[in-house]
Amino acid sequence: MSLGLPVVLEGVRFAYGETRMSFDLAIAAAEIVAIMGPSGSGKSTLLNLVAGFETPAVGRILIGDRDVSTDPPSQRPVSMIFQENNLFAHLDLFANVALGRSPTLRLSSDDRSAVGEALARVGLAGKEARRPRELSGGERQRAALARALVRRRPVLLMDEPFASLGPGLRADMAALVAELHRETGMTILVVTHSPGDALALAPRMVFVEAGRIAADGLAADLLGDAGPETVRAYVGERRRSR
Ligand SMILES: Nc1ncnc2c1ncn2[C@@H]1O[C@H](COP(=O)(O)OP(=O)(O)OP(=O)(O)O)[C@@H](O)[C@H]1O
Repeated sequence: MSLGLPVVLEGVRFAYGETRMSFDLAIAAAEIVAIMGPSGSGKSTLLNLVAGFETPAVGRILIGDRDVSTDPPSQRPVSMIFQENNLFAHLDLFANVALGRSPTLRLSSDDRSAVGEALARVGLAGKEARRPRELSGGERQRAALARALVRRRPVLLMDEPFASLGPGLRADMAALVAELHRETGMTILVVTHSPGDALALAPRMVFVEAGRIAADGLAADLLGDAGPETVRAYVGERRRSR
């Protein structure tokens, strides 16, 4: 099954005041790409432009063959998962996932079975009645994944989805995302600060620096000893700061 659509940023320019960004990027249908780069370099802005939370001043964003540059987020074929706060505190797990299916929670029996299947797929069967506060951080991120699965949108954007998890859980989540990618064929962009996550998730890595794409290639190459100086400096800095 291949759900994914290509994502293209063509001559996109965007600024927050004096902070200028400029992105040219082509991602193939059903590709998974890790996005890395220093804090404040523009990684979240890149995802927000694709999701429609920000609009380019210049340039175009295409998803499939459609120019979505000025479409509101709800009209784009995209789901987004954030570092945290993906769930509504007052709703139980089942309802939180079901929102991906129906914003009014009027659910058909097909909707209910899709929610049940997605919960089982991410390892949360049996926890349907729990509120988010009764789930662990890793379980909450699995719930956010389940909601993205039932939405069946062709493009999944993940903004540091593992950042609040410990090392064991991060590895489990990265493996789950890689498996779901293989199963669904969604096009997935994942922002991460961890070279380990990037290598586990995606053959391809895009390195964002000072509002532009400074390197784009195989994660193993870019993160290796012969990788670009800018990536090596960033990875070295991260190691020293921990
Ligand atoms: N809503 C905003 N208003 C003004 N400036 C912003 C806004 N959001 C981000 N910025 C600025 O734009 C730049 C890029 O921010 P962005 O959040 O995209 O970086 P990032 O690479 O995702 O950083 P981090 O790794 O710290 O999350 C930064 O200089 C940031 O201060």
